[in-house]
Amino acid sequence: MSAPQIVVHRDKELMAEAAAARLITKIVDAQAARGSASVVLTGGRNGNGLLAALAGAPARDAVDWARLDLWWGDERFLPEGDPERNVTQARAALLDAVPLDPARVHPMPASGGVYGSDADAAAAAYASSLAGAARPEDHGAVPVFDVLLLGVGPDTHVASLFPEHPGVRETERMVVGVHGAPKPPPTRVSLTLPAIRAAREVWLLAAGADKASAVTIALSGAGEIQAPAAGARGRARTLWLLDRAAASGLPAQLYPPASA
Ligand SMILES: O=C(O)[C@H](O)[C@@H](O)[C@H](O)[C@H](O)COP(=O)(O)O
Repeated sequence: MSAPQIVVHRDKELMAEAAAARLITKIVDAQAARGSASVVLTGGRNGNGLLAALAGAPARDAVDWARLDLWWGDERFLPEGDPERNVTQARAALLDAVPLDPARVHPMPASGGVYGSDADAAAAAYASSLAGAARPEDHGAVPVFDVLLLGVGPDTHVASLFPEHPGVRETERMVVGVHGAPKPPPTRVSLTLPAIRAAREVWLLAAGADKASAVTIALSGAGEIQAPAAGARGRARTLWLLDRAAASGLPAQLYPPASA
């Protein structure tokens, strides 16, 4: 697993713009190298902020949107179309504005659909979708994602893996149902740390002073059960994209000077 790299940006707007530019480049490179790219999206303000910045990026259409596979790291287990669902917010921020191949966009199941109110069944179905998309060269139960995006909660949660909760302790399954989540809504579906760690690159996004302690804890050697963000590592790269406020608790020698 790769040691975390840290990049600090002047503010959250610049962080979103820079992360969007970085993601465009990563997707374009992956498509040039392998003919397609695979990205896992995250919910929350920073995740959606990145998507909105991407929607407005001049280089946006350097991406071949029809050859991009989109998955989700977690989802709020709510009815289809609920404004609180991560996919609903992602569509509004970017997805509805670009010519994706709908067959390559993989939202997590909604409640009230074929799985009713059974988040565990929905999780198992998503795990099957991931397994079905994994190629022999991926050597695992999920495709090797080029970039897996994660927001970071003030309690160091990532996706819907919360400190000391069952989901963060999962070592076998790739996707779990989450019950009693501290962040509403209480019922969710989430990738587990083994699934997250299958990604080539994991990018963690955190902006704002309310994230400073979570960032410091996660980057100071805390265990992944107490600090799930600490366990979010990519096979080739782990990148923390921060603004100055979120980085304010880190020893200055831990990261290069903030970008302009
Ligand atoms: O479903 C969710 O709520 C997100 O996936 C969650 O993991 C989010 O990324 C963090 O809570 C950070 O959210 P903010 O970026 O809004 O602080």
